Amino acid sequence: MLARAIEVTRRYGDTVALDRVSLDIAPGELVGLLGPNGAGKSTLLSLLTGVRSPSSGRVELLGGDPRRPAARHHLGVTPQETGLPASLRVGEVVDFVRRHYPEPLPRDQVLGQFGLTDLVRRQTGGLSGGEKRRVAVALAFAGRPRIVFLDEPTTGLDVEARRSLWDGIREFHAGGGTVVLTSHYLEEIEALARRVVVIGGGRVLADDTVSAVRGLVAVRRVSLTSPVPLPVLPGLSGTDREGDRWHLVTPDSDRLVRDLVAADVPFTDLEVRPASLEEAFLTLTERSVEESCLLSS
Ligand SMILES: Nc1ncnc2c1ncn2[C@@H]1O[C@H](COP(=O)(O)OP(=O)(O)OP(=O)(O)O)[C@@H](O)[C@H]1O
Repeated sequence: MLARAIEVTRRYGDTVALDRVSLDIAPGELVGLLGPNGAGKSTLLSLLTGVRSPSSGRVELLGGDPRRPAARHHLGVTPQETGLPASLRVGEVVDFVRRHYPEPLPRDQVLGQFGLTDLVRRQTGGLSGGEKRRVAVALAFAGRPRIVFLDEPTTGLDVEARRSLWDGIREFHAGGGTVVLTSHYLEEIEALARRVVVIGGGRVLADDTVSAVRGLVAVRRVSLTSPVPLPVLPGLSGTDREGDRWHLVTPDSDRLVRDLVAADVPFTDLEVRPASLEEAFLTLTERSVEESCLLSS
């Protein structure tokens, strides 16, 4: 394994950011970490890259402590927020990072792979936000790493810039490189990765192929107004109520509506729409809490 988290817990004061998380990353994998705000994704990356230490459990990078220089020579990272020295030119920043590594990529290759060749002489202080982000991501690849961790690499980028970054990441992966990236968007992970690890509330909620996870989160929200309490309905993965208004989350909205009619439930203002990823995550989180309650009872 190139990277491992073994029963890792990380606390910040009273906050449990990660709760006994285990994860193995094999050589050549491209893995997406998907989860809502505050799920623990950045914390997991900071542990795997040796920026922080776990409160308990163990983390390994290339078979040992991630803080060893021998491991770090093979590591590339783009954190969620980065700063670039404003007065340096893009080419100079790339060279500055390259010089920290024993066998870096040629400067032109780093720039070409991420569509930055035209920016080589520009001072980073004058770049747009999207251009800065592309430079920050490209820098993770400058040292010819074996494994790269990218925290929300394309946030704030327009469609074209996002695609150009995806191409650079794909090229690295096609050459045998290993990538772990975080995202709020299943679409982004789908475009790049086969394996997706869903994190919520500091736990791993699912670790599967993108299509299997799409099935888990492809739920619909059926809303209706009913003056009477609803009967027990099969196949519901979540229920929420505001006065007479009911919001039901289900993978099969057609069946739910048929069941409501068959049960003769009086309702008005029926509305069916795809659930947002946040709602789907909530459903997954609630399900995992219910399951752990069931297991512990
Ligand atoms: N330095 C810190 N001090 C205190 N609490 C922290 C710190 N860093 C993270 N947390 C908390 O730990 C939890 C997990 O945060 P983390 O940044 O790992 O989540 P995330 O999944 O990366 O979220 P996002 O998608 O918003 O970046 C959150 O409740 C957050 O407030």
